[in-house]
Amino acid sequence: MRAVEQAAIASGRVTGLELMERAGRAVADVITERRLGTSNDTNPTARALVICGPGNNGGDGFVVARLLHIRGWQVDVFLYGDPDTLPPDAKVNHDLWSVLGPVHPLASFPAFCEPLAPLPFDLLVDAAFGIGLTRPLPQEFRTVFTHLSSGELARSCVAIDIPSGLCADTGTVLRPAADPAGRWPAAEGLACKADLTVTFHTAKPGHLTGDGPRYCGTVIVKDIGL
Ligand SMILES: NC(=O)C1=CN([C@@H]2O[C@H](COP(=O)(O)OP(=O)(O)OC[C@H]3O[C@@H](n4cnc5c(N)ncnc54)[C@H](O)[C@@H]3O)[C@@H](O)[C@H]2O)[C@@H](O)CC1
Ligand SMILES: [K+]
Repeated sequence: MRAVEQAAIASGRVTGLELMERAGRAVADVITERRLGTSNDTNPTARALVICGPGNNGGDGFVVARLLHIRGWQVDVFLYGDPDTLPPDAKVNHDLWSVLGPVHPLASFPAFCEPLAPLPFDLLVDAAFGIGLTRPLPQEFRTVFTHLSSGELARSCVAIDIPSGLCADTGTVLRPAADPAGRWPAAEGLACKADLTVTFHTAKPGHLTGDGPRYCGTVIVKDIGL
């Protein structure tokens, strides 16, 4: 996937930023098409919680946040990592989002959620990690994904590219050294359990094998012109 992306960029046909915009728009379009935010009389404005990671998957998340905001959603964005160390394309989209709303540090998530009623969000957008995940999720994400899997945070969850915590090559959940035998229950939030995964260009092995099907939910492959 990286080789395909790099070749398209190297050919001058497309920039990384354009690919990111297309990826984010593809996710936002699926959310709109499937009406994943049930805004009705009791819930006039659909609410989305976007969790961004330190790489370009996070960059996709900032694009989705901006597009949902423009489409009338109320969007709360959290970031794990320092904005200044985001890759360039992700930083551009971080800055574009920042004109529309705050970027909360992920560490502040528990305090942010404390006073909220149960099920405060229609949708959680998982933009933590994509194909760049190299080790088990840090605790901050496990807190969010444990809340999510207990059904008290959001009506549904869309994962960008691959549910975070899952290895895109093998479909296995990356487990901390403390749990080599994989005894910890899924509810430990070791990976995001999504209802829908929107991936780009082609499905990855991790969507189809191992824990993949259980964590991905419905997998939608979107063309981003690669
Ligand atoms: N031009 C491109 O390369 C495009 C990339 N796209 C998106 O970019 C993603 C790949 O982006 P990246 O290569 O930046 O990878 P990721 O965004 O998956 O994350 C990689 C970053 O997370 C860090 N990291 C990995 N595992 C970690 C862990 N357990 N705890 C803490 N930090 C960890 C890495 O050091 C790296 O900084 C794809 O999945 C896709 O969503 C799309 O926007 C399409 C265009
Ligand atoms: K993800």
